[in-house]
Amino acid sequence: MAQSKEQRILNFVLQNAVRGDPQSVVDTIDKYCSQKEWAMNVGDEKGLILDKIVEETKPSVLLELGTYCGYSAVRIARLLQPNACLLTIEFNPDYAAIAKQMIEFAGLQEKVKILEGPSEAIIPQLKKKHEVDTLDFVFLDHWKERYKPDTILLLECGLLRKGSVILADNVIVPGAPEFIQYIRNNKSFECTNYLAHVEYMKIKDAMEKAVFLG
Ligand SMILES: O=C(NC/C=C/[C@H]1O[C@@H](n2cnc3c(NCCO)ncnc32)[C@H](O)[C@@H]1O)c1cc(-c2ccc(F)cc2)cc(O)c1O
Ligand SMILES: [Mg+2]
Repeated sequence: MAQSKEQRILNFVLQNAVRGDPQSVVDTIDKYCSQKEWAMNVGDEKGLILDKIVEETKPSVLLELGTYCGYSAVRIARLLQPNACLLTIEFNPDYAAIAKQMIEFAGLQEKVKILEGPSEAIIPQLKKKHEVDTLDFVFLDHWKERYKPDTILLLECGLLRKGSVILADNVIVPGAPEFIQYIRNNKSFECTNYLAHVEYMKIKDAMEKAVFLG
């Protein structure tokens, strides 16, 4: 059976990165995807914005929607305190399997838990089944038309508290217009836009940070 692009990215990491070194995993994926095959990782430029916001938030309980190959899960988890935990939801089993290997190779399996399934089914289970109280940080990077409904679902499930940070990728390309319209007109959120470019490209993109005011 022909290999998938995602399998090729994982193999390149297994053969070229340093086991247990998350930075080398991040750098190796960026090298492969900028030189050989483009892939929808948040990438190095937007990744630095993600790093800065994670570091200033100092989160203990984090949620990511859209694991894909695990690039941003490794990128985020490499910055977390010892007892912090990133839950990342992915509904494509092939991608989840690749991300699991990527995260284990980086040595971050103690800090990252991949939850396999659709976000709309898993989010309502986070409190009871996954012992979450509230989320300190949420990274949105799955289907762009799901950003708004899943944010509303997080609110409905009581998963946000005063100061919870939501960071959304791709609010220019591919774009998430319904989410942007909703979040910027909702007085319970304080929004900030971070201009950048689509990963590994010269096309303009941006990330949006929304802090829940309670
Ligand atoms: O489309 C983009 N991302 C989508 C990510 C999807 C991942 O998330 C998973 N996923 C989706 N919905 C759900 C779900 N729940 C919702 C459905 O039930 N629950 C769980 N997992 C879900 C998928 O299985 C994938 O693993 C993108 C495009 C460009 C781009 C830029 C320029 C171009 F020219 C082309 C493309 C750049 C980017 O940074 C991008 O993130
Ligand atoms: Mg993205």
